Amino acid sequence: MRPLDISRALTPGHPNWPGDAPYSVTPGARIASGDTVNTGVLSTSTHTGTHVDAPWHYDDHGVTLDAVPLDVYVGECLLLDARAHVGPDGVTPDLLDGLPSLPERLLLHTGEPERWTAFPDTFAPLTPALVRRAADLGVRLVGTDAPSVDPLSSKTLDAHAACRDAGLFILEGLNLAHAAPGTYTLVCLPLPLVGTDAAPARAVLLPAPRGA
Ligand SMILES: N[C@@H](CC(=O)c1ccccc1NC=O)C(=O)O
Ligand SMILES: [Zn+2]
Ligand SMILES: [Zn+2]
Repeated sequence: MRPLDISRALTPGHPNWPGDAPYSVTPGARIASGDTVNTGVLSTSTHTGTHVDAPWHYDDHGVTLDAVPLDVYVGECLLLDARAHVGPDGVTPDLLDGLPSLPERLLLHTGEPERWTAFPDTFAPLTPALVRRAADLGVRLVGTDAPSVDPLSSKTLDAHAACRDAGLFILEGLNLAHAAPGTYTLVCLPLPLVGTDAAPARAVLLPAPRGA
């Protein structure tokens, strides 16, 4: 079965966190200019589009991306539609009512569109209570289609801190517009950037193995 791409396509001018470094690929070599090959020169914030946060992004004592094991990002996951569980402070823990346990990876569809024409400053963040409930049920990675697990205006980053305290890793900026709720195998591979706070990632969903 064809993998379902749940990454955001990156094009010049991709909307980034306000004030953050823009994404661009400028021409390097060009065959048309007499070079042997075409190449590009990439420049971007580490938080562009679909990306993972390493703990060091929100905690000076946290590990950088190279120290996060890849198995965090690859394996069984549950995708839930959270749109009916968004309160004034974000996705609320009642989303998980009646679920006795969860796989290690939980993806939340909050309703962001497939493409952002401007940075979505009114996205649905996650409440710290939801983060704690997910961790209690066995989750190690929480993913969202919103650009951050905390509100744009937050200075205290309470949901990031709740993830740190509960040992949860973070995947942000997914494209879940075409993904149906259910159980899948997540394959999410961040760029292998050493010593960084975050990295863009390609994320796909595969059918869950039979019997899962
Ligand atoms: N927490 C957000 C990013 C974030 O907060 C941010 C990203 C780039 C530049 C500034 C940021 N926050 C400033 O308060 C995230 O993890 O994507
Ligand atoms: Zn981020
Ligand atoms: Zn974040």
